[in-house]
Amino acid sequence: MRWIVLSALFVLRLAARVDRVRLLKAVGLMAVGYLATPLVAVGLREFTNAAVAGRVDVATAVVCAVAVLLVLELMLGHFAHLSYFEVGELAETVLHEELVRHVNGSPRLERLDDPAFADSVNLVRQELGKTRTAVESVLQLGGLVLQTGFTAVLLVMLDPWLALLPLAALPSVLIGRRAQNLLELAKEATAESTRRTRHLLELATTPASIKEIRLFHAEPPLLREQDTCWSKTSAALRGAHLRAAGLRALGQLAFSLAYGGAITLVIWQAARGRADAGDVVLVITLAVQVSVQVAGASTLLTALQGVGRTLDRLASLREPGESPSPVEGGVPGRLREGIRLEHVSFAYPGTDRMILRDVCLTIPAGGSVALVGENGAGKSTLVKLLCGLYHPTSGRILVDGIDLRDLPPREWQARVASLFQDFARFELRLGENVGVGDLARLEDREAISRALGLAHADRIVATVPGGLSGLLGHGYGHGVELSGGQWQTLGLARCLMRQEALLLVLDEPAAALDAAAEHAIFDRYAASSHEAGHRSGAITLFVSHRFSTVRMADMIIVLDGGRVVENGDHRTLLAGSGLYSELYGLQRRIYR
Ligand SMILES: Nc1ncnc2c1ncn2[C@@H]1O[C@H](COP(=O)(O)OP(=O)(O)OP(=O)(O)O)[C@@H](O)[C@H]1O
Repeated sequence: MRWIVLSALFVLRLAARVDRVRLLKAVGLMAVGYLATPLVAVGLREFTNAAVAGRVDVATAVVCAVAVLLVLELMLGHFAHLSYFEVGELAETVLHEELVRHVNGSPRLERLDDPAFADSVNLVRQELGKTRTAVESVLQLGGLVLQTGFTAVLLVMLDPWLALLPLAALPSVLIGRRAQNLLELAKEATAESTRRTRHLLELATTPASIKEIRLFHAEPPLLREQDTCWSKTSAALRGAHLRAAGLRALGQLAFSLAYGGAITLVIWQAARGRADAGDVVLVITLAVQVSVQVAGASTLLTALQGVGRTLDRLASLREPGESPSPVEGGVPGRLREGIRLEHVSFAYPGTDRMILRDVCLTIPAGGSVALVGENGAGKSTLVKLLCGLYHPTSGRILVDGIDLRDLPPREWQARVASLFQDFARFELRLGENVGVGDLARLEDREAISRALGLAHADRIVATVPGGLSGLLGHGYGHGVELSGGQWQTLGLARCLMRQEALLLVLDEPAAALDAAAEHAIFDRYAASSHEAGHRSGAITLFVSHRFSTVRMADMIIVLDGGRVVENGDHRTLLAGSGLYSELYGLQRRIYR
């Protein structure tokens, strides 16, 4: 119960924060509306007594008053709805923002690799929509408490024993909570298979995967797998729903017995002349109202319990907070020495397979470095470590002699310009798509055009109606869909927005481009990175499988099974008989 009260207080505080005036208006309207309901019962008692006594004028006046009360009850409810609905929408938006902040709370990616974290994010995403009605539930619950209190006073005035009637509702409320707990536990237990079911559904319905599914005729096995997953999930949920329904029926039975007892008591008193016909009508009406109030309260408490859990899960996603950086001055304005890796080994969180093993390297300031190696050698992983997205499992990465762990992570990442293989496709306006690379210049059309020029993306701008203001993507609206290579070129322009970067990372940025486009991009990129290298000692790091590109680097690092097996410039490595010259020879023969 404490939990529900805390959730209700949280929701009220949130609602007051987003729109205090609308909230107060809704509270006032609902309070008057809810008090009107027991007054209707009092009116019916007066009407019955007046009718029995043959006082038509009084009976008529009372009936009119009852009619006004009923209209008031309905109308005030509608007007209150207008106020709390909007407050609920605003509150939900705030919670969505909170979810986004929590998921992106850490500058690193460790938590995103944790399946329990992924399950919690999924459950919160699924349930957050229901918090929109949380404001309504809290206000209605408050109204019901007010109404039940007033009803109890009226019942006590008739017979103190009748005060027990609202109390008889408690078992059903408590049992209802237990039933809800059962359902929540079942949802948690099935979170993983629910996530898998959704993933399979997404695979079978999103354009990115649908082509392969059609061509491989993969629909039947996907459907079978989805069916198996869903059967498992729904069997567990169905069992929990059945048990919850049984418990709730027990609670309702307890209240029904008390209800029958109250009516019997007042009829018995009327038979002994201690109550009149109006009192019997009053109790029957109030008892019906109490039953409606209890059912309503139980539903609202159940809803609030669910909201409470979602809010709790949301709070659990909050990042515990970064420890303050002990290094004063933070990230250097320009690199003087460069980046050194000392015995760096790394395994992804939750796994014990070492992806990088005892990597020792020195990358001098102002240099360009290419990472080479077969698929799965650990190139992207090394890049992610250098970007500060993960910390090494053992060993150190030093930036001008300072351990990357000791640098403020967001400050370091603000000085990294990166384009990954799995680059983002922001379905925004073209200018925004590039501008997000440097948020301070999101609206700076001149800077955006310059970055687009450097990335050779002017032709893309010309094909999008509206140019920089044109909408991209088919996901929503009527944006222009781009080819894979065009999206990637925009990603490159986004990366080139960062002029103050100390580390420029291109992780196979040209995978979706043709060889000529790749060469042109690297030529331009090399020129701009040379300039950055002179200006700020920036290091350019790129991952590529194309040796025509790789050979342009000052230093080439060859990774094999997570270890650095060779390292030097193109000429030196080619002269040796190691993996580099072997791979280079292989590619030359293929392209000859
Ligand atoms: N988030 C992750 N969790 C666990 N293992 C991962 C994760 N990301 C990558 N790996 C594993 O790390 C290994 C190295 O992957 P990485 O992406 O670094 O290789 P790569 O050299 O860049 O390969 P490619 O040339 O194919 O891009 C792979 O075996 C992969 O399974």
